[in-house]
Formats: sequence, C-alpha cells, structure tokens
Amino acid sequence: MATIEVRDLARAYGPVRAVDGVTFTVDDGEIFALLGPNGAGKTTTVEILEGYRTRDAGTVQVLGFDPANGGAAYRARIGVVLQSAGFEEEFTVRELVRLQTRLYPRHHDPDELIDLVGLSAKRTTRVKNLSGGQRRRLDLALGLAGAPELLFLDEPTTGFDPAARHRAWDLVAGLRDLGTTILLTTHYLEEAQRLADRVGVLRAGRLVTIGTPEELRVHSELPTVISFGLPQDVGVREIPPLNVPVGVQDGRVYVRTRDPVPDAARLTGWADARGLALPDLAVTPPTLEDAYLALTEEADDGR
Ligand SMILES: Nc1ncnc2c1ncn2[C@@H]1O[C@H](COP(=O)(O)OP(=O)(O)OP(=O)(O)O)[C@@H](O)[C@H]1O
Repeated sequence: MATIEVRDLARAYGPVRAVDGVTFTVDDGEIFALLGPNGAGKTTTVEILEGYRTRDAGTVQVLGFDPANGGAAYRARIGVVLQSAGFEEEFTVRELVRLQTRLYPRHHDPDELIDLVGLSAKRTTRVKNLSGGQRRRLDLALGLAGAPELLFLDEPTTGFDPAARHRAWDLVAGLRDLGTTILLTTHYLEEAQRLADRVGVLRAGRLVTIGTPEELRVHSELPTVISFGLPQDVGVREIPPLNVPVGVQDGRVYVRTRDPVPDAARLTGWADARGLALPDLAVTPPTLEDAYLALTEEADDGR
C-alpha cells in the first residue's frame, strides 16, 4: 500500500520550475531517499508533501490526505525534521522535548526520546549551549515526538561527526523496523546506500531515475576499477595487454574495465607467474555515488 502518492507534481517560483512534473510513490514502511544537487527541487517537493508549501499542479496523497488541506488531523500523523528549525534558545533540551510531545495526542515519553537520540547527558542543557550536531539530534527528537507513522527527514545528519552519523543511521533503521515510513533527503550517498530501500534522483526539478540503490549502481554500467601499486623494478610496459588501456597515477596502476573477470585473471596470473604479491590489489565496483555523479554531472541546478 502506498503511504505517499505523487503524480505530475509541479511548482514554479517565477521563471524557475523548481519541481517540474514529478511522479513517485512511497510504500508503507519504506525508506525513500530523494537525492539531487543543490537547487534540484528536493526541499520544495518535501515541503509540499508536508503541507508547508502550495503546488501549482499535480495530485498528492499522503496517508490518505491531500496535505494542502489536511489540517491538524494530518499533522498529528506526520513527523518533520527540518534542515534548520529555529529553537527557543533559553529552553533546556528536556523542556523543549516535553513541550513538543504535548502537542500530540499520541506521543513518546520525552525522556525516552532524549535517550533515543543520544542527548541524555544534555537533558538540562539550554539549547543555546548545544553544538551544531547536538541541535540536529534535538531536531530529530522533536520530529519523533508524536510517534509519527510517516517521518520527513531533511538532511538529517548534516554537521554530525562520523560516530553520531552512525548512531543516527542505527536510529533511523530502528524506526523502519518499527514500521515508520520515512522520506529522506540527503547529500550523503553512503547514507542513502545504508538506509534507503529506494532512491529517486532529482535534477532540475525532474526525477531522472528511481530504483533501489543496487539497481542504480548496476544500471549505471560504469566500469569496475582494478588497481594496484606498481611494484618496484617493474615497468608499466611489462603489464600484459588487456582489452582496455592501463593508466598509471602516482605509482598506482588503474584499469577501468567493464569486463573485470578476464582482466583481473590476466593481471593476477601475470603477477603470480612473476612472484609479485600485489598486497594492495583492489577490485572496486561502481558505488552509488559514482552512479549518482554520472546521472547528475554537468547539472548546475543553482538556477
Ligand atoms: N521561496 C522561494 N522563492 C524563490 N525561489 C525558490 C524558493 N524556494 C526555492 N526556490 C528555488 O527553487 C529551486 C529548488 O529549490 P529547493 O530548495 O527545492 O532545492 P533543493 O534540492 O532542496 O536544494 P538543496 O540541496 O540546496 O537544499 C532553486 O532554484 C531555488 O532557488
């Protein structure tokens, strides 16, 4: 069953077609990531779904509501974590989380929420004394206050240190396990790879692709890279001929091939016969980030 159904969505700001005919669905319990360069239309799309922006055209159904006129009944069922929520700086973490939970008929226990986002040690700290990453965690706690069925996460881990990012990923994965549907925007491809069941890539207001991270990676048809450090006393010319050119950069050999098995076999056979260990040999398939960059390259969406 679809939690979100978007058809032919469009929104312009003057001459800028921020969202230009976007169609997608997000299934119940799914984590869907919207990716795209700065200015591609992610925030506009998400804010229309949240009911915070109007649309020019298209149909939108979220949890059975049209967000444009869903009102309080709609907002009670969704959670929103914005890129930069304005906080009341003098409140403590606990006070703010308490206030937020009281807004919802069905809500989490404030202290449990604070523990969940890893702010237990900051319970009585005033918001003005939190670091940037701690504020984002507070954002997350506030977005979860109403135990939402559907959570909108706009760049949820921007500004997090690596350990905090991993904790946030665990937290989001835990929410999915509890059945929460999540619409995520992110610039971190690793985040999308880890969390998203499916991703949609926006470019200049249009969805250029949609699929699982694995589908995007495989369909990109980008080459696999075989690489190794050129052993001392071995010249590039001694490397056996392959079907693709061999590149060398900073003493490292790079073979970009769409046929990695025979090329790798040839190289390892050659190294083995010569008694070369190649301890740093790597065979690297294209990543989601490679596929994303290929899809969005030359896209200057700073329109
Ligand atoms: N209120 C507004 N008034 C005029 N133009 C706007 C407004 N909001 C967004 N835009 C323009 O619409 C386009 C899409 O912006 P949007 O914020 O949706 O992109 P985004 O994909 O979320 O970008 P980012 O990754 O930088 O957050 C941009 O060209 C932006 O300048």
